[in-house]
Amino acid sequence: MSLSEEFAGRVTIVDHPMVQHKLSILRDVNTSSKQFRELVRELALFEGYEATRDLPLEDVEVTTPLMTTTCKMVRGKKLAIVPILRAGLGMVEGMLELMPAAKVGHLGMYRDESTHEPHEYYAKMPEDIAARDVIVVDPMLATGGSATAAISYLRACGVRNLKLAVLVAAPEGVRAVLESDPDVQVLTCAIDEGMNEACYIMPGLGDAGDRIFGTK
Ligand SMILES: O=P(O)(O)OC[C@H]1O[C@H](OP(=O)(O)OP(=O)(O)O)[C@H](O)[C@@H]1O
Ligand SMILES: O=c1cc[nH]c(=O)[nH]1
Ligand SMILES: [Mg+2]
Repeated sequence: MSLSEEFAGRVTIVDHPMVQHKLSILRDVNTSSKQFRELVRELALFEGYEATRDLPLEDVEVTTPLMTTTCKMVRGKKLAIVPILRAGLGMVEGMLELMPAAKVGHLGMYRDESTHEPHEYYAKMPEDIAARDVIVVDPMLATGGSATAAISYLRACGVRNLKLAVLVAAPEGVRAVLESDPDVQVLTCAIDEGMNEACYIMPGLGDAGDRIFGTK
């Protein structure tokens, strides 16, 4: 049984042909930091489109040049984007293009190189985070340690409606996140084969933070 079937309704694979095309360029070791950043921004926009598919609509009266009619508009939902630093920062701009009124909370976390455990080093949320629907963004979901810690942090802040949007996931990470929280939904462009001994996603795309910021 696939993860999507096992956790029915809680895993979305965003596999539009344009997404698959862009993801393949993103994976390529020869893709420059500049192009990598552009692709992460574009893929975040596509994922934001899917993540907001269930936003409630309301009827509004609109006068066209010909007549007045009833149309639909998004009902003032309060949203927040929460990137897991550093790599998650690369997805913020694309999400904000789609949701310009969303607020942004920052959660700083790095994975210890030997234990692979996440360490939190920064947190700054909008004051009204508990009243917002939150989309946590991070390009990579490997062991799931960082995302699970981010989700627990946001639950402790009182957040109810929570989604996690990643670009590439290991099956182990998807399972860890979904088992750690009964309600969170996960969106990913791909679920890869697994992880290597250093807990890097295989085939993956390498270290997303280093590729976005050119630090290696
Ligand atoms: O699922 P996990 O096993 O926790 O791994 C995924 C995490 O690792 C990466 O961050 P990293 O620690 O490299 O920090 P960075 O963004 O500063 O590069 C990635 O951006 C995720 O946050
Ligand atoms: O493959 C991986 C795993 C964790 N973090 C990354 O940036 N890439
Ligand atoms: Mg990194």
